[in-house]
Order: sequence, then structure tokens, then C-alpha cells
Amino acid sequence: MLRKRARGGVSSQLVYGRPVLASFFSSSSSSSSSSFSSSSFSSSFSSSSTPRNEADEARRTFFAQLGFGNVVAARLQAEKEAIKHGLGPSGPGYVILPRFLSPPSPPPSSLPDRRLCRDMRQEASGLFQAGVFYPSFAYRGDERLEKKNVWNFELDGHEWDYAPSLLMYTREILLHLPPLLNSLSLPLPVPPSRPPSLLRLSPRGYANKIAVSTGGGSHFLRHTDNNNGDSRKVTLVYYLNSEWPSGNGGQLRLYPRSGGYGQEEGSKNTSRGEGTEADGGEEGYVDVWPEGDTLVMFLSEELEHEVLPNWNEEEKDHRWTYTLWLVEEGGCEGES
Ligand SMILES: O=C(O)CCC(=O)C(=O)O
Ligand SMILES: [Fe+2]
Repeated sequence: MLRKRARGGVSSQLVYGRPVLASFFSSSSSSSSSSFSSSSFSSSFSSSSTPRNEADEARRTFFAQLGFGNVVAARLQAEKEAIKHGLGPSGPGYVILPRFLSPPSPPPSSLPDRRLCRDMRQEASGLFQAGVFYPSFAYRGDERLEKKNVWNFELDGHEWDYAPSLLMYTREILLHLPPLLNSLSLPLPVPPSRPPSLLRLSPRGYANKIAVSTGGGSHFLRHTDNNNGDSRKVTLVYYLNSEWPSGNGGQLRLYPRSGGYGQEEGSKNTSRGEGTEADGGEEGYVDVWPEGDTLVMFLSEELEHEVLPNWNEEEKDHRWTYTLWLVEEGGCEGES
């Protein structure tokens, strides 16, 4: 059910940095467990009493033929080593996967490129136009600061009529990524006084946020996503923009842990910096352009990052993201 929120109002659900954790599989309706297999997902489309237009029909056919799930599963499997290095103890704490849901190079110009990403963006922008987004906040201690020109919305997992692609993406990530990360036996940072422990992610719990920045210098100050010991362990920022007009800012700036720069070198949408006085001296960083269909995965507790001010005022150039946070096993309410 779509919850309408007044713009300018305060969300009772997710506010920046303090998400309500959801459980994708258990928080869904009673019919949900069966509707989470791809075949019954497509049949739930056709058996629904809601009238379907051509776009819905085309989307349904597209999912049935192409299989969102296969794309996510195959890509994650192909990137296993890069993920292991990026999030592992000697890696930088992040991994960048451009063209996450698309073939490595763009198709001939007559074919639509980054189609899954564009579907997700369309759904996000439909929700925004429906007025359900709310202003984003940052916290400094207990002080709540409204972020300029940044709006959020949290999916609760029931929005199949409004956001099928976003939910399908969520479902597939949850099906495939926690088991893959758990299989890598990645060590968690623990104080020396505590015994070493490994990253163990829940296959069900997660938090999510659709965010749009509407220009005017909107930005995110340098932070880690989880510095107050909640259960979020891995952040996945997926960019929903199409092209990103350069020169207008909006880069995600990552401050790698010691251990090198990982596999992003040579990637077209990243650039490296040496750091300046203002950035804290000698420190290096990596800038990622928020180009559509790029997935950035990083350790929520460790990886410092910021978003530089962006000035893309035009609606078509607004800065869109869909973020998922994977949580530790047992970290989700109601989970055994
Ligand atoms: O939009 C981005 O690139 C990152 C946003 C971010 O850091 C956050 O939502 O915590
Ligand atoms: Fe963040």
C-alpha cells in the first residue's frame, strides 16, 4: 500500500541514518512467500484485477524473458573475486560495479541501454510525483539537520503496483548477495579486546531508501553510514540517473581504508585524487560519478564517504539513488 506523505512533513519511518529495518520476506503479505518465486511473480501480474496498460504488459514480458534475477545473480557471481578483495581485510572497503545490470558495452544505438535501471528510475520518479517523498535529515549527535534539496522515500515491500522493478531488484539482491558475502568469510572490525568475528548477513532483513537530490548545491557531508552500532553492515548505492552531466558536481567521494585502491582503476566513471588541505591532508580519495546503473558496495561501519554539492537543477538531471543496507544476521526485528 502506498503511503502518502506530505512534503515538508516529517517521516515516521526512515530518516537519514536511522532507518527502520524491514524484513523483505516476512513483512510481506501472507501470499507473499509464494509470490517471491519469479514464475509466480509473473503470474501475480497477470492474475491481478488491476487493469494493465501496454507498458505493464511489456514490462511483464520483459521480466519473464530476461529474468531480473538471472542478471543480478550472474553479475554478482562474476564479480565475486572483486567483491572479496574490495570488502576484504586488505582491500579499500568498497567495490564499484559500473553497468551493473547491463551488458559490458552499450548495445547498438537502436536498442535501449540500461533498461532495468531506467525502469527503476521511472518508478522512483513516479513515486516522487505522487508526493510520497519526505525531506532528508542528517544527525549530528542528537541534533537533526534538514538536508537542502534532498528527498527520500522508503519502500515497505508491498508496492508491486507502483515499483515492480525496484522490488524485483531488492528481492534479487537479498536472495543472492547475503549468501555470497557470507561465503567469503570476511572478518569484521572488532576491538583488540574482543574475539575476531566474521561478517554474517541476514538473508531477509534490510533497510532501503530512494533518494533524489534536486540540485541547488545539495550534498552529503563526510560520514559513515553506521556509526551508532545499528545492524547495518553493507551499503549498496545504485544510481538511477541516465547519463550524468559532468561539470555539475554530485560525485560520491570515497575515502578508502588503507590497502590500496582496488579494481576501480581505469573505470570511466571514477577518478582519483591525492587529497588537499581541505580533505585532510595526505589522504587519498576516489570520486565516483553517479552515472546510471553503477552499483557501489561498501562497508557501512568503516567506509567514510561524502557527496559533493551538485547543481543539476533540471528535472531530467536530478540525482537519483536507490540504496539498500544489508544487516547482520539476527539484526532485524522479529528475526530468529
Ligand atoms: O548518494 C550517494 O552517492 C551516497 C548517499 C549517502 O551517502 C547516504 O545516503 O548515506
Ligand atoms: Fe552514506
